[in-house]
Amino acid sequence: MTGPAVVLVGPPGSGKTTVGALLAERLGLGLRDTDADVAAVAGKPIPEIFLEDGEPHFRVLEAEAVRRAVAEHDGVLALGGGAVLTPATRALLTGLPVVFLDVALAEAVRRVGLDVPRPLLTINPRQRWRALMDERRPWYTEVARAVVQTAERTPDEVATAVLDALEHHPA
Ligand SMILES: Nc1ncnc2c1ncn2[C@@H]1O[C@H](COP(=O)(O)OP(=O)(O)O)[C@@H](O)[C@H]1O
Ligand SMILES: O=C(O)C1=C[C@@H](OP(=O)(O)O)[C@@H](O)[C@H](O)C1
Ligand SMILES: [Mg+2]
Repeated sequence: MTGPAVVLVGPPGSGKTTVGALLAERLGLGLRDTDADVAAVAGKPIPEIFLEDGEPHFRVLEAEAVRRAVAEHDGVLALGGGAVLTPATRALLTGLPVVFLDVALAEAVRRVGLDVPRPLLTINPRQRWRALMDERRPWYTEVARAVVQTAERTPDEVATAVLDALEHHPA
């Protein structure tokens, strides 16, 4: 058990899930996405978890999904955008090949709309987006070994940049 080959963090719309799938294909490894794991454990989609059980419950399930994935998965790991809010998760990521996929607010909104992560953004979505990005940026930066800009890059180009970044920032 060597741990994940790549861990992707970053805001919603940065392309973690999309680029994670491309990286997994290129590397011939499996993809694990903690959002999918949480939905499977809860037996319902993420927006329903937020609405019926609340965000704190979602974060508990998410932290457990990250813990299991880091312990079990040797492939590519895409985290949910808010996973870095949990201190135990940040501690777990220490020393792992974590890459922060960066995206500007306007571009994230273009990609995913104003309503994502849907359960978190209901009132004044633009302001919520800004607050969410500002609050999390220090955590993304802290846990990451490298930062990759995703602006004006296709997901395939981002995947190449992730591999280049890890080559230049070995453990
Ligand atoms: N580099 C990119 N350029 C343009 N669109 C992108 C890029 N990366 C992802 N997308 C699109 O943005 C949306 C969100 O991507 P996703 O991989 O789900 O992001 P995340 O998992 O970080 O929230 C999808 O519609 C995806 O096709
Ligand atoms: O940023 C967040 O708090 C969230 C991001 C989502 O994942 P993506 O970043 O993959 O969209 C998902 O975990 C949930 O809706 C909450
Ligand atoms: Mg995702």
